[in-house]
Amino acid sequence: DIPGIERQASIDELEHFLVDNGGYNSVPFASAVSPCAKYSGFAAGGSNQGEQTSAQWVRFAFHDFVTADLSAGTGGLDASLGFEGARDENKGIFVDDTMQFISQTFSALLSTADQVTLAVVLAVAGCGGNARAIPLRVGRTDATQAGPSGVPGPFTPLEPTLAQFAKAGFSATETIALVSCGHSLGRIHFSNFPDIVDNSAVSATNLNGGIGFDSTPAGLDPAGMNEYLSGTNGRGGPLVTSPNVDARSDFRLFNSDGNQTIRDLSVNFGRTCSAVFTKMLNTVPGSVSLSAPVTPQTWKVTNIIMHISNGGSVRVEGLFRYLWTTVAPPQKVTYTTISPRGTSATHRSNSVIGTGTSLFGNTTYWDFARAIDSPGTTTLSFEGATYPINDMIFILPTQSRVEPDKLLIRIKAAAATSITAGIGDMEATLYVPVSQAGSKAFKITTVKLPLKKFTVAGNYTLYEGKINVANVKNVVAKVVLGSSESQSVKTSLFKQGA
Ligand code: HEM
Repeated sequence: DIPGIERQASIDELEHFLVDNGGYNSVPFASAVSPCAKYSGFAAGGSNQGEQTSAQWVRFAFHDFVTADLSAGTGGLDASLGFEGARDENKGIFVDDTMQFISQTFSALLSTADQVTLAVVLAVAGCGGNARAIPLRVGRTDATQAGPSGVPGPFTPLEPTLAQFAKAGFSATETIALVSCGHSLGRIHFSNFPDIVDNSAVSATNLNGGIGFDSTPAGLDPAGMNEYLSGTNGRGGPLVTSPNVDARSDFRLFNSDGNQTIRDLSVNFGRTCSAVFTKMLNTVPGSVSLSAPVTPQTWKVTNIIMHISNGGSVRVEGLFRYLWTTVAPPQKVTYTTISPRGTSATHRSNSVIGTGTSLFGNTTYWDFARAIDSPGTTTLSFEGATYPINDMIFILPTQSRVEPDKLLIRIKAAAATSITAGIGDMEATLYVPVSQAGSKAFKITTVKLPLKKFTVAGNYTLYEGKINVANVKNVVAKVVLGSSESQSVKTSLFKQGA
């Protein structure tokens, strides 16, 4: 977690990235691995590169996690791999492609490591697996430098391979399962392993010379195991059949228990792969405490913002989302605001504002805007869940602005005048994603700026300030006055324009 960012905001963001896959208010993440064979990376050859983004993401998680030392509480899923792409053991463009992709959606709300776990789940879903079978949790912290080496390769003998996985918490059986689940997707490339793949694999539409581990490299399925057991098609792929016996790492593993794990897996593939993938993603440094599983929400309130009129009337605005499969959405939805004097008022949303597609069904959105009894309204209640409202201190997105060409952010915010007595400036914190040396992943830098009083509106005092930042994309802001803090707000919700 980033200090100052509420865990609930991270949970909401992950749920959003997981569920809102197309259409209104969607995130272009799942679409990068749907269909499964798609390449959404940054190599010059594009779709002719012979690469597959879903496979890159799964391989990324493996190389990142496997250097964990469970007993020391170090390593695991922490995006340290972003700094380790130049190592021989991490050959290929998958490290930079994955980090650069995630830099596009990275913000203080969701660490790169948490987004890697999302990437694996979306890859599984895009490749025919079950997106619900791998529960996602937030809370991973990103490494700030490279970690130890130790990723086993095709030429690593069986014992040290099993020892490395054991250090990361995996039994021999789990290791065999994890490797064969992983190698159900993607390819081994001439560009990375010319000792194992012949250059005849290279063509104008396969620039890196990729050869599938099985006959369905774009399907998370037991085909490879069946081909291995029955000696058909590629017989389990180059890491089983390489003429160079030393390169047969998959064969050594699969055969190490007389093929028992592979036989079991060919029957119980989906369930077993989900279990070992889940274990891989939740292997984290000892200092990390993960959230409870984040599941798709049927009803949700999102993008809550506050507004104040010149006369001091406070309004809460936002979106309601309904995720549905069979029960079609109503024309409008109702919600309740709960005010200081214990009174509650029930309201209706506006009409449907947009619809979208999801791995989990369809999404329907309504917007709402409602004057609230303030200061003092504390809660918005919708479909059985409550959402906190802080009308004592809040950012004013409708009066704030991002000017991308000038790399400038202008913020206005309000505080109930009753809490301003004896306190001078308000302070804004901006959580700005910036590039970093050594990794294509971004990191957060926090920028603080004073906000000065500029007017009074009813029971509120208004503050303003502006500052230049290194990057204006995916910035999150909050404001503090004395001991009072606002909720965090994405500056993408600020009114745009000069
Ligand atoms: C002893 C363990 C392992 C060895 C020696 C090994 C080796 C390899 C090699 C040599 C490649 C080819 C990379 C390239 O040329 O681009 C590869 C690809 C891949 N590996 Fe592994 N691997 C192991 C375990 C795993 C595990 C545990 C997973 C996932 C859970 C995994 C997932 C993948 C995937 C998805 C690819 C395809 C990547 C792509 O198409 O870009 N591997 N592996």
